[in-house]
Amino acid sequence: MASSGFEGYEKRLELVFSLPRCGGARAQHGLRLLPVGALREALEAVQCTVVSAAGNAAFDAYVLSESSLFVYPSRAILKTCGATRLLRAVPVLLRAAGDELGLALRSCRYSRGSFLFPEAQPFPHADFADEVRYLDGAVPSGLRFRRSSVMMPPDDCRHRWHVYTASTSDDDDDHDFNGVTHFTVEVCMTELDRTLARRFFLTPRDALRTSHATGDAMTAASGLGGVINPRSVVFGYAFAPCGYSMNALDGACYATVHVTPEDGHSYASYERGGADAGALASIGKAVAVFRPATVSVSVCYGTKERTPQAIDAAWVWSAVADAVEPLGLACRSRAAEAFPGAMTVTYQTFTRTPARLHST
Ligand SMILES: C[S@+](CC[C@H](N)C(=O)[O-])C[C@H]1O[C@@H](n2cnc3c(N)ncnc32)[C@H](O)[C@@H]1O
Repeated sequence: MASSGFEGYEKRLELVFSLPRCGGARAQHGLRLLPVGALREALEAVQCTVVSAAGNAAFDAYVLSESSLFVYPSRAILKTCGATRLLRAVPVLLRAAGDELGLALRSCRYSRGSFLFPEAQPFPHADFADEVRYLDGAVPSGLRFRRSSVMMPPDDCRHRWHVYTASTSDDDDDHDFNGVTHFTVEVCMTELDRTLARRFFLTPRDALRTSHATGDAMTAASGLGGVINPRSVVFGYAFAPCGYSMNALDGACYATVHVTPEDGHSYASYERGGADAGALASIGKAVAVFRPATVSVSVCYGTKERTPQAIDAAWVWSAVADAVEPLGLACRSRAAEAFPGAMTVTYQTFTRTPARLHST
């Protein structure tokens, strides 16, 4: 942990592999057949550990000591916070997927916000240019469609969104979500309401419960249970003396929430993946749980549909603003960019409006 405080802002990596077309177990289960030892080796390189594991018919979900890992047949999503070395997992996972399963990488996406404590980040994470160089060297040369970008609000260097993508093609070819347009929503919140953040500290009576039971109690008491789809299966975990992580599984969709409640560097994140456009409305419910002073929202979606009804960035911006602004937050900036793999990334920042500032 940094002497200055815990870095809540996560680094997020998504690797997508081509599945064999010939059928069989490898085509059906793909990365889910990776030996436990291979995942352990990848997490050791990152410097985090598994604290709980679950799975359903579509994917496996792990709560980590620093955030979460999701493994679909063709897709691995690894999200880690603190001073973890996330990108060190890339060569380990590529080697294991190739050697153990014969799977080749089809696309890579890396994203993160601006760290609260950049000086505490290990190489290559202290500098986005180093991260891009590291990724360029780690992904196979066949991923020749590459792009990196820092999406930045004007006059605000604290809330930048860093995105790197590399892909074998410019098309979106999706196995895990049946080719349907799906959204990945990432919400980063800072300066949480102090009273609400206190719900994520252990109390004396938690000494009698497991970290999982306390995590589940925090899910219920905080209102987070109402943010996710009620049919989801939810796994909460409470850290000592404070901190919370949760994964929720709902068919092929996941939701994940992580909370760093310490005053002075409080942070919470809400992410929903594999979801339809309805996921955008849930952003407001997540923000209401924490009442943060600043919120940034990134939405990544495929642009496969070329119909007149196809989703465009203006529609996403508006849906996100409709979810967040009624909570007393005003949109300060917005951006959208297209990336290889036929996806669009939108990014918006919001800050608490002065009226709200005085009322809390
Ligand atoms: C892992 S959790 C969630 C991190 C997440 N990225 C977030 O949104 O804040 C981090 C919180 O748990 C606390 N914590 C306590 N023990 C920890 C441990 N062994 N590893 C990581 N975090 C721990 C940290 O101080 C922090 O409040």
